[in-house]
Amino acid sequence: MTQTPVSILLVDDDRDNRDLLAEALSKAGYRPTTAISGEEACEKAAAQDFGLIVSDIQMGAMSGLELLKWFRKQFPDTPVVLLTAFGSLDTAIHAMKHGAFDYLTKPINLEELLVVVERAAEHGRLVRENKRLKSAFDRRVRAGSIVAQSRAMVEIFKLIGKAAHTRASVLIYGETGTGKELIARALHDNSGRAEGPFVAINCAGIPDTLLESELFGHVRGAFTGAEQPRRGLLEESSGGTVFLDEIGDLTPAGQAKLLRVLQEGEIRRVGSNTTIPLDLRVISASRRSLEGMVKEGAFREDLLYRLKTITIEVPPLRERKEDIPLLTELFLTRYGKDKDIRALTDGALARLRQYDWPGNVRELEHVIERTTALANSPIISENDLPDALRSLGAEEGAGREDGSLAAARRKAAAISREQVVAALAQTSGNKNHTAETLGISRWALNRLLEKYGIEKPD
Ligand SMILES: Nc1ncnc2c1ncn2[C@@H]1O[C@H](COP(=O)(O)OP(=O)(O)OP(=O)(O)O)[C@@H](O)[C@H]1O
Repeated sequence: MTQTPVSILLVDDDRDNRDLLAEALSKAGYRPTTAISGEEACEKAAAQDFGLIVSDIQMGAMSGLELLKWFRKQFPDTPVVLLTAFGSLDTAIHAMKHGAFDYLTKPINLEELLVVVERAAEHGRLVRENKRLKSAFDRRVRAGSIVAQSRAMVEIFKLIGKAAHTRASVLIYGETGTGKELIARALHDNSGRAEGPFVAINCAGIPDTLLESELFGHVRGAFTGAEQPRRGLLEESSGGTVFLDEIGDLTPAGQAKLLRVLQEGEIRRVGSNTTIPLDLRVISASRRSLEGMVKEGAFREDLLYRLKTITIEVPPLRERKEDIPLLTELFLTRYGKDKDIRALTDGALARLRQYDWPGNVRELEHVIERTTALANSPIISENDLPDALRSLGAEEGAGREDGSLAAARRKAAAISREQVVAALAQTSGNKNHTAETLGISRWALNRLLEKYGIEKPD
């Protein structure tokens, strides 16, 4: 049994029956809410979450079966138990076929009802628990993949470690593709809310007309086209973290609405009078300086102060080129695995370091993905790189500059026997060409030949 009592939505148009069942459920430790029709049930379910639904089949305009179908579509994880006065086999088959958890015939035997309700509540809990575990697992798989070794990034990692456990709002500045969302996720994954949801909202992508319903949700019929009720993104992220990307692109109306939510800690779905308390951790990101926008009158100062208890500035990749080898290694493992591509020549790495990376880490990732997809040999050389990088015209020996002894040794160590044999075959045993193909010095090639016991060609 969970700590908080399971809330049950009880739907029946017969008042006596409703009261009787509500009392029995209450006594058994559940928290029943009643509705007198299918329509009312939909409205209540749209405003609040229920652990399970117990509904009569024979009701006014909307029958229990229709209600069942609606729930399967809107809230597939919520079990529905149906009650029917007519124990007809047809109805029973129909109910089960459409995903009812169980059905009971009237007059209801209260003991039997409680047994079914307990099983249904447990089933609902398990379904939700499974989903939660699965998303926690997906998160862990993703979480390990943020890498960097530059001083600036290591400082950011330390800050993440310190700030993650607090509820302080964090504002992340950085150009596109620098890893702002990854940092937001790292903050979430290392916080006490890691088991809760992480919801990313791109503020630039929401037109003003849709903003309210996207963020706050709506009840059925709140506006033309709102045929079904919907939870808003802020409600979805309650108990977890909301990541507001491109916050600087929020319109003045959007800024005012968001500020109110942050001040009051609650929302109301569009068209509803019920307030829903939120438990949020807010992380936002922007390419532009919000302080600058405040000066220009384009961003609310009061909102900015709510958002930036802690500020993180992620430098562009061109200002932390020390991160390129490590990032490249990560992306090679990610995309080169199937083709057994594990290394780049010094020359290729030099080109990666020379380039300015206007699209930052995202662009580097795409370059490695594309290059590994098209490469024909196990080692990526300059010629495999896209034109923009190949034509940079590295100075003679530029490869040496980053090919510090340790890096060169690491690279040579990553080359397998098969790769050496393949390169030798490809160059008909020419040692200079073999070393070039493998992206290592002749000296390093000799060490590899010794290591693998391959007979040295002349
Ligand atoms: N330090 C890093 N380690 C590993 N991968 C990274 C790192 N930084 C960025 N990436 C990868 O680069 C890509 C872009 O990162 P992300 O989406 O976090 O950037 P962003 O700054 O939020 O971009 P935008 O401003 O365009 O939304 C992602 O695929 C991400 O996994």
